[in-house]
Amino acid sequence: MLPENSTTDKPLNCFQRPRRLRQTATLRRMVRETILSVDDLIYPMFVTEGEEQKVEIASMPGCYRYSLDLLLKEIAEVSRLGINAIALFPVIPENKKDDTGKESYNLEGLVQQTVKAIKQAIPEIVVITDVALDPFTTHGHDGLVDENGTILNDPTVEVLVKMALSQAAAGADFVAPSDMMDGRVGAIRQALDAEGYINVGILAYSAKYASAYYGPFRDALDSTPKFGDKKTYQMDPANAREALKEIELDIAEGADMVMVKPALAYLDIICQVKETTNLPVAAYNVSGEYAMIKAAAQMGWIDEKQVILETLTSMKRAGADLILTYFAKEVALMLL
Ligand SMILES: NCc1[nH]cc(CCC(=O)O)c1CC(=O)O
Ligand SMILES: [Mg+2]
Repeated sequence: MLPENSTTDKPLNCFQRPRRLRQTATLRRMVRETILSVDDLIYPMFVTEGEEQKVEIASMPGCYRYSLDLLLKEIAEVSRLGINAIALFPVIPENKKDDTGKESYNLEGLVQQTVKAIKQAIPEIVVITDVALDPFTTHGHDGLVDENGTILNDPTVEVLVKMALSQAAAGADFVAPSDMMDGRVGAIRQALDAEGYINVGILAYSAKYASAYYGPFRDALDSTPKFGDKKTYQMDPANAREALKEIELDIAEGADMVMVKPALAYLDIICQVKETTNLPVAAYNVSGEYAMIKAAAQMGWIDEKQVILETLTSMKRAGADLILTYFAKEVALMLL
C-alpha cells in the first residue's frame, strides 16, 4: 500500500538503480560473484580404534568418531557425494599417549593404518593428514615440553618430520602441519624430498590463531592442554601483519597451500592472505564455528541451511579457495 500523497508518477532522478539486477532469481544468478561448490570442500573426520564404533561428539552434533570399518563406509559415501578430500584426525587412547608423542610416528599406528586402508579402498579421495603432537601427548600440547613447561621448537620439529614421513609412507597425499612450530614446513619438505616423496604435498596451517573456537575439537580428541595455553606458538588474534609474515615464511619453506584458521572471525586475514599469494588459500571453519550454528539451529533460532551456506560463502568471498568444514557432507547434499 502506498501512503497517501505519494507521488510515484514523478520518479526519483536516479539513473543507477542497483535493484534492477535483483529483480528475478535468474538475474541474481547471472550477476552472482561467488559460487560455493562441493569442489571447495575438505571434510575433517575423526578416526578411533576398534570396530563398529560411531560415537557422536557431544559438542559437535552430527560429527562422529568412527572406527576404521565404519569410516571407510562413510568416506565411500562422502566421495560419492562429490567431496574430493578429507582431513584425518585420530582419537588416541590415553594408554598410547606419553610426553614425547612417539605413537605419532608408529608405522602401524592408527593414522598410518587408516590412511593405508583408505587409499586401498577409495584411492580417488585425497587424504590429508594432520602433523601435530597434541593427539598423542599426555599434556595435550603440540610440542615437546621441558621441565619449566616451555614448548620446545626444534626438538618438536624433529618429531614432526618423523610423523610426516610415516604418513607419507602410509600413502597420505598431503601432510598438514597444524602445530605452529617455526621451520617445520621446510624441515618436512626437505625430509619428504630426501626420502623420495616428492609428490606428497604440504598444506600448511600457516596463520593459526590461539583461538577459543577450538574447544569442541579438543573435546572430540580429549586433547585439551593439561596446563597453560597455546599462546607461545599459536598466534595472537589481534595480529594481522604477523599472519602475512607466517604465510610468507611457509611459502618460502615449500608449502603447496596455505591456511588461515579459524575462518569466520578471521575473514579479513583470509582476504589479505589471498592478495599476497598465488598459492591456493584454505580456510578452516573450525569446531566452535560449527557448534555455534548447530546450537542456535537446535534452539530453533536460525534457519540452519541458509546460515551454513551464507557462512561458507562469506569465506569464499573473502578469498578462500578451499574450506575445511564439518558441514561438508551436509553442504554436498544441499548442492546436489
Ligand atoms: N593441532 C591441533 C589442532 N588441529 C586442528 C585443531 C582445531 C580444529 C577445530 O577446532 O575444528 C586443533 C586444535 C588446537 O590447536 O588446539
Ligand atoms: Mg610459522
